[in-house]
Amino acid sequence: MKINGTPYRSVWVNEKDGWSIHIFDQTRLPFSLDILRLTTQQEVAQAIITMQVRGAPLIGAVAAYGLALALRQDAGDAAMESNAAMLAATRPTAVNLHWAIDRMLKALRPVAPQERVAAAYAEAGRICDEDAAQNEAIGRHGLELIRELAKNRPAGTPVNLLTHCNAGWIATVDWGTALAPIYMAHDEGLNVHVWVDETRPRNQGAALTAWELGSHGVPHTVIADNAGGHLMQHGQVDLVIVGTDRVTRTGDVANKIGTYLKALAAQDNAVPFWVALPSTTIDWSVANGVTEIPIEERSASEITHVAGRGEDGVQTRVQITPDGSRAANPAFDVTPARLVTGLITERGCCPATEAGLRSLFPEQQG
Ligand SMILES: CSC[C@@H](O)[C@@H](O)C(=O)COP(=O)(O)O
Repeated sequence: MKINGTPYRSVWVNEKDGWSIHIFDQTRLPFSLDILRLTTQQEVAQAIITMQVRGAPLIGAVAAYGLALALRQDAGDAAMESNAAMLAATRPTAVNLHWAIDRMLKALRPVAPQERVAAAYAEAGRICDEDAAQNEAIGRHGLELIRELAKNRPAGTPVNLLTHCNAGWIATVDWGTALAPIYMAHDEGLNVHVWVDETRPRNQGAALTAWELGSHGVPHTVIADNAGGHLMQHGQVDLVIVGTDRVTRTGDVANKIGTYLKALAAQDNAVPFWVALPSTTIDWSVANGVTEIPIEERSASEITHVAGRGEDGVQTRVQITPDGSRAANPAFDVTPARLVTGLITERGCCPATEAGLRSLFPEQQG
């Protein structure tokens, strides 16, 4: 994606700067576009834990580079395995992280230690290229859905889309998942407007999705998380489209907390609810998302405090709850497949069912 006309990916390597890894510090957006230089696997792990880098596909790609950085220190078998385990443990819900680390280990175990660093950078680079290509393909398939809706809109009225959290290019290596079709629709001149859930507690929608859409010129309106049901009741949402952190082989969808409530409201109002994902987000080993997907419990301080920019222009955090009130912070929920209209993958769209997914990915045995 372009920032002020310059194309960027969300992660890149600087060979001339010690093969360091570069990302945008997402905790500084939308107020400041800061590039973060990562030189060790500990720095990568810390960036993932603090959500300076976030979004299921991007976490996987950056963790892959984290393993490459670890191998620069020690390319032996024992160190490789323990650093891989350390990186895989940084966040529990998004399956792309585990997928990427597994893929790296499968590629690197047969390689002699002295050749592992080069092999690791090459494999991580392939993971990035594939993620960008998959998301672009998701964009093309999802675009068809928006084109269909646009055909039936009265002239001059936009197709109204609603999204939750941030599943744009900054959450992936490029393009995004849920936002890729929206970018393509806008780019080909379709009249689209996006309702952006603010996405408490971390406000990925208000901070990141709104920033992405605004930078790309896509008309959008930020709403409180609780507004979506009301808008659907009043015919102001034509399509809900979200990303996901893990999809079971049966089509259950883990995504940012609050997604399930949007799906319930969509069902009640006959609004189509679509989920966009690269195949790296499918967990073929899991059948029941509600009981089997681990849900990350994050710090209570993300609930008791909100981050923002003060009137003095300085980024700050303010407390919004009384001293002593307890807070709980489950970061994801699971939307059962029965509430999902369909899945948009790099190989096309399918129903959120095991048969649907297997029809697109017949090579999967799990
Ligand atoms: C494209 S990832 C799926 C998103 O909708 C969302 O759940 C996400 O970005 C992950 O959450 P985060 O906790 O911000 O890393």
